[in-house]
Amino acid sequence: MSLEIAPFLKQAHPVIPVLAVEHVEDAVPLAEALQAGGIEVVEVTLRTEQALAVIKAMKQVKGMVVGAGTVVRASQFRDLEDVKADFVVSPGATPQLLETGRVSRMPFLPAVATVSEVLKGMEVGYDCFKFFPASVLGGPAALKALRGPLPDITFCPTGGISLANCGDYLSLPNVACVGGSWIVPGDALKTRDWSRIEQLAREASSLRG
Ligand SMILES: O=C[C@H](O)COP(=O)(O)O
Ligand SMILES: CC(=O)C(=O)O
Repeated sequence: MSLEIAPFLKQAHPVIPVLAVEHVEDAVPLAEALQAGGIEVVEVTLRTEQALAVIKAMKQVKGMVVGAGTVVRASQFRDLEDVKADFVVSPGATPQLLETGRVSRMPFLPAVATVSEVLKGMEVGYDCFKFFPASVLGGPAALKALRGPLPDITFCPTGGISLANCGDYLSLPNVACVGGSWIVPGDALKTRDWSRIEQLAREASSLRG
């Protein structure tokens, strides 16, 4: 159960906004703007003080699937269970995170940057990984190369992805979804420009394959 991440990530749209939300009062209008633009899965990074409260608030918006990102310690899983996060994402994969994710009720997406890291995750039972930071690691060409030795593994590339290059990733058979911050730019969130965020979400939605 805890390893079945792909159905959650694909539930509404293969483009997942990666969010850093400072103010809990922005959670609901932000989720509603994304939903109006056609996106119903988000990754709320634990990079802000309010992140847990933001997850809890966004989960009140009917239809939203709300995951947590930037999970770097196994102990953070407990807080995420309390706020009923729908899934958990890490920018890396330590043995402790892999094991905690394996037994958690929340689907877990660990991140890899090398073949050896994929193999270590496979040993624990994982077959879906974040590929981070994707553009620095070689982008779509690197993912194409990984498919040779690892044909049954799927990836969620994140890092350096934009509307312009998103399609290059999503067209690959071993890419389940992509993550990115471009859909919710920091300045749009700061000025509460919900219509711009809705428009950016709509553009990303149009990429549905
Ligand atoms: O740490 C970065 C996030 O994972 C998203 O990356 P991005 O800002 O390049 O889209
Ligand atoms: C890199 C990323 O998406 C994370 O911080 O979880």
